[in-house]
Amino acid sequence: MAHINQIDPFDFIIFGATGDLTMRKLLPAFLRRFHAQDFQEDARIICVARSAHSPDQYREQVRNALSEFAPTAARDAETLNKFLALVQYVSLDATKEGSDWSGLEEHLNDPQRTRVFYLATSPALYAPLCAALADHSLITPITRVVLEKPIGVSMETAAEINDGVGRFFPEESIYRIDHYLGKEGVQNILALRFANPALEKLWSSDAIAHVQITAAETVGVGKRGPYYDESGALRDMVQNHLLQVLCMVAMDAPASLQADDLRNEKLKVLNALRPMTPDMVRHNVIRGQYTAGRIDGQDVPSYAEDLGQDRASNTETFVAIRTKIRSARWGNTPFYLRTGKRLAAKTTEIVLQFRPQMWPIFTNTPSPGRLVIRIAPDEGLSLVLATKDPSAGGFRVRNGVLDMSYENQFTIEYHDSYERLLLDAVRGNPALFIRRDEVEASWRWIEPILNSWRHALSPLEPYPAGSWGPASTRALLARDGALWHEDMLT
Ligand SMILES: NC(=O)C1=CN([C@@H]2O[C@H](COP(=O)(O)OP(=O)(O)OC[C@H]3O[C@@H](n4cnc5c(N)ncnc54)[C@H](OP(=O)(O)O)[C@@H]3O)[C@@H](O)[C@H]2O)C=CC1
Ligand SMILES: O=C1O[C@H](COP(=O)(O)O)[C@@H](O)[C@H](O)[C@H]1O
Repeated sequence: MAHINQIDPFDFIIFGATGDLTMRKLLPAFLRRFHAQDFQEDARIICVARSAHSPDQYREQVRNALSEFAPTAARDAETLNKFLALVQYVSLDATKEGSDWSGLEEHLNDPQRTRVFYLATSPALYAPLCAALADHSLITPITRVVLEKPIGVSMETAAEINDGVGRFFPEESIYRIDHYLGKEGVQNILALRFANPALEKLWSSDAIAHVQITAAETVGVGKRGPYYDESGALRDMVQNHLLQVLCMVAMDAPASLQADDLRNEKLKVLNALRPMTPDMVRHNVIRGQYTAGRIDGQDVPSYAEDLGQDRASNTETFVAIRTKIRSARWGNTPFYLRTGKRLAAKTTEIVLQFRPQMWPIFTNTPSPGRLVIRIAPDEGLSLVLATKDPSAGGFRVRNGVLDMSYENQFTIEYHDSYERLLLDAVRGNPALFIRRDEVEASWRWIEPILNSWRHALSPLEPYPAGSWGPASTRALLARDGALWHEDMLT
């Protein structure tokens, strides 16, 4: 019997095949989807990097990575072996003049098949790589290219990359990935808002006092220190993931779920973000860096120690931002964004804090209710509402929680957002990928913050690993009379 989600035969070519992303995310995601029978043995995954490996040596590395990062699917030996048979390896320096491309050309011998190039290399290579693909006549009219983040480190470099890739691919064939858009909980924001008209009626400054968007991690920089130290939390997480989540929360209803209808609405939000002046950066943006501390009962080193260097680094591992959206819907609601490494908990969530009652009639009033959208680790929704305290004596009101976890409600099939996004790229559905103007609008908003920091207008504040960031982070909300979620009483 045909599987409902199955897709046509395809050639998927990964540049950066020996890298962290390919081993930890891309190939495990493909194995899980193969295990779920979303595609067949006629697919080919052609992996390219400079390192000299035979295809069999490479497959052994992949086998080990899959056992670690997709253990359940990898335990099915028959499926694992069939999957590994789809994986080819080509050793090629794709940006060096005179490299021998014949190995890759031999694999790509059918221009009628769906062809997707996935660039999991340094972004500096994206444009030269696309030029090399064109030189070797490997771009067919139905070829797509997937670009990993970050697209540039500034507005200027983003435009350079977009121009460079755009010389060889039309915009509709360029898929800029943001794995947060592949998260179930992020996509559910669309359903929550636009399939629940009653809820959408509350979705504005009239009822919402503030919105918090948090992406907190307990991990440090791990092996990605050299990249991260150049990037920092603002470029690594805010410019892309957090702003995309903010767009999903704040946008107006798109005309349809078609890619450009969604992207047009997201773009309007990005363009409506209140531009940051240096003075506003000073008062509305906190930057921090972790010192040694304890997480889950374990001592963990400082950022400098994680980097393995003696000298101090000026890179932020934490950012918190207070901003506003210049629109009739949201003008009176602050949005707080925060992200950081080595924080107290791994959690990605959105909190919409309701406004208090205008005229309280109860002698005790609990804190105003809120809606919490949990994106990770356990996806779900919580609605905190005031209820009558049923215990005897007087009429008291206290908060109760309506809780819906996806795990109890549904059979979750997608374990990682890359599973969905890789297959969307193969199917040719760009709705969850970022358009050029969105990337550039995000950079336009981020750049004044970076410029301010460059002129040392904001201090880099230390925070102990295992905390919720620098102490001043609380004050950012306190001035609006607000609390971060972890500080709220039920
Ligand atoms: N790792 C992660 O969790 C995430 C990564 N990303 C992005 O994904 C991309 C890849 O990241 P990551 O895997 O961590 O990086 P790595 O440094 O681990 O891997 C880079 C890969 O590129 C290959 N490579 C470098 N130069 C060439 C070349 N000239 N021709 C062919 N292959 C080449 C390297 O292999 P070799 O040396 O053998 O050539 C290696 O396989 C980056 O843009 C990163 O920002 C985005 C989100 C998360
Ligand atoms: O893109 C990135 O995201 C991860 C966090 O992703 P999540 O899905 O675990 O929330 C982050 O660790 C990494 O630094 C960043 O590049």
